[in-house]
Amino acid sequence: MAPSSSALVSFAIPLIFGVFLRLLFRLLKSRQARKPSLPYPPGPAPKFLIGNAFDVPRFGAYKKFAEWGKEYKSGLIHISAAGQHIVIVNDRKIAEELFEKRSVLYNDRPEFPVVPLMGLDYNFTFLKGDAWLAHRRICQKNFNSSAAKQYQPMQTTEVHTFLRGLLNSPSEFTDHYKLLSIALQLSTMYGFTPTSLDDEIIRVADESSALSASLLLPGATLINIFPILRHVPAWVPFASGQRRAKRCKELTELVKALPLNCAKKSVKEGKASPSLVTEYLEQKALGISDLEQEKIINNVAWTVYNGGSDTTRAATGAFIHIMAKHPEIQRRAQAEIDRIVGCDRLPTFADRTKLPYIDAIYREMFRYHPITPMAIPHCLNEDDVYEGYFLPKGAWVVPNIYAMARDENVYSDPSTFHPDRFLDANGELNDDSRVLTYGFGRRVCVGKAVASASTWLTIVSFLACFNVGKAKDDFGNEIEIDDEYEDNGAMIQKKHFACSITPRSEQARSLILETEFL
Ligand code: HEM
Repeated sequence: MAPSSSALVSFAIPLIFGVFLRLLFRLLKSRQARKPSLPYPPGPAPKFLIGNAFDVPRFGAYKKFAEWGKEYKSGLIHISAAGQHIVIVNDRKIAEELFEKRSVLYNDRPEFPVVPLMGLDYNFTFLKGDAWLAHRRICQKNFNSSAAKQYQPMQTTEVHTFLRGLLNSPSEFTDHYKLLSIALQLSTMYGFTPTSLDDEIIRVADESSALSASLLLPGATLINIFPILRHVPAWVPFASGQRRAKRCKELTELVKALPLNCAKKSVKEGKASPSLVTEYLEQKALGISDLEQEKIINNVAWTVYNGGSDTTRAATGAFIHIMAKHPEIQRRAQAEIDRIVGCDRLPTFADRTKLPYIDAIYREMFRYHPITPMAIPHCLNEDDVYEGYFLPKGAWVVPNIYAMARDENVYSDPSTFHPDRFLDANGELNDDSRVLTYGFGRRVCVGKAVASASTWLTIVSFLACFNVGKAKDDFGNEIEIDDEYEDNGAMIQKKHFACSITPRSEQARSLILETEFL
């Protein structure tokens, strides 16, 4: 039954009044309840009631934050939005001091009131306290640098499938690397390998993650600013956030069940490939399990699928784009691979330590193009003071990785792609091994060893087998390579672009084809 208009009016008036009161309350609370004797870090002056909400661009905010860093000559910037304090860290040393040396204060996450409505409570990126710790422990056990080696056979298989895809239909390279990034997570977490992007799991997950991104962007829904709005039912005409959240919840539940059911079926039939979930299910069949652990394993597996696939996809897209624009760097990398690996086999993980230039490309790629330019915001759980500036409890603290990676005091000529900056005078890797784009402190990417291995293998295998460069139009003219990236507020993805991907040699072609029978 459709709600009547008088019912809507009687519902809307108290609601608007409630929102107004809440805004006023937050403002008064932030102004009066805490009158710090020390100043906040510098930043643009906040406007009455709304603060700096309209000073921050919806996309590319990290560039604006870096500009403010220069304008106010400070590694720390303070802004506010409707009473919410936000501290931006533009400087790597300050980030290491706050997120790492004072990690106990900085390991929380901000609360997004829309998250439970979206059914994303399972995503442990948003968890806090003991629940977060329990999930993080399972991850550390399974994804630390030595445990990450267990995934190498699956990573090798998926990267080889990617090479074959490129060989068969190089112009569809964006689809191939999307499938690679999803297959890497599904195979390592569930022992399940999708063979095409039409797979139901991928279709549902795509719809669900597009909806999630649209609800989690700053300013995307008022529910995040005024939690009282979460009580508004989805049928209210202006409650589009509630409707999107409800749809997201339905999709989330479906998409969580799909790969889990595949894993259960494969275990039951005795055909399971090793993975986090199938190994757990096998233990469960032997009676070695408990319900709490089962819940955590399922949450971790799905969080990894969500978090790991988009990031891996963004990394591969950025790599192909950067290589297409730097043929001289490709040639030098290929010379290193030919010298160390030779031309009669494909590279393996065992070659990594002997190929410093490839690792320099890996490090420089994430410096030049940090795909998660602001990581995920942390939240301060106690008042703190840094060099005379007051940082209030509850503030969102955002590491601006882009600003750190482009800091000319640390990296000379930072807007040039220059892998040599990570090599010493002997051509060996220097000690600047920190990949900033994995974030900081106790919330640092817990899958970074797994991500590093799959990204490295993708880079080295691609360079061993293919050249990438400008494509030609129908008249034989070269098409310029565009620099258009899509920014969803949390991550930057390369948009599809025209380029030519060709096998380096007949031998490379044969090596790729042989992988089907390995
Ligand atoms: C190139 C690929 C990847 C990048 C750039 C990346 C980056 C990040 C970043 C920036 C964070 C937040 C760090 C912070 O809050 O300071 C994060 C968190 C996380 N990452 Fe990754 N990630 C990648 C791949 C992966 C993979 C493959 C996995 C799993 C195997 C994974 C699992 C996670 C999890 C579970 C968290 C949440 C940690 C927590 O909140 O405690 N990531 N990642």
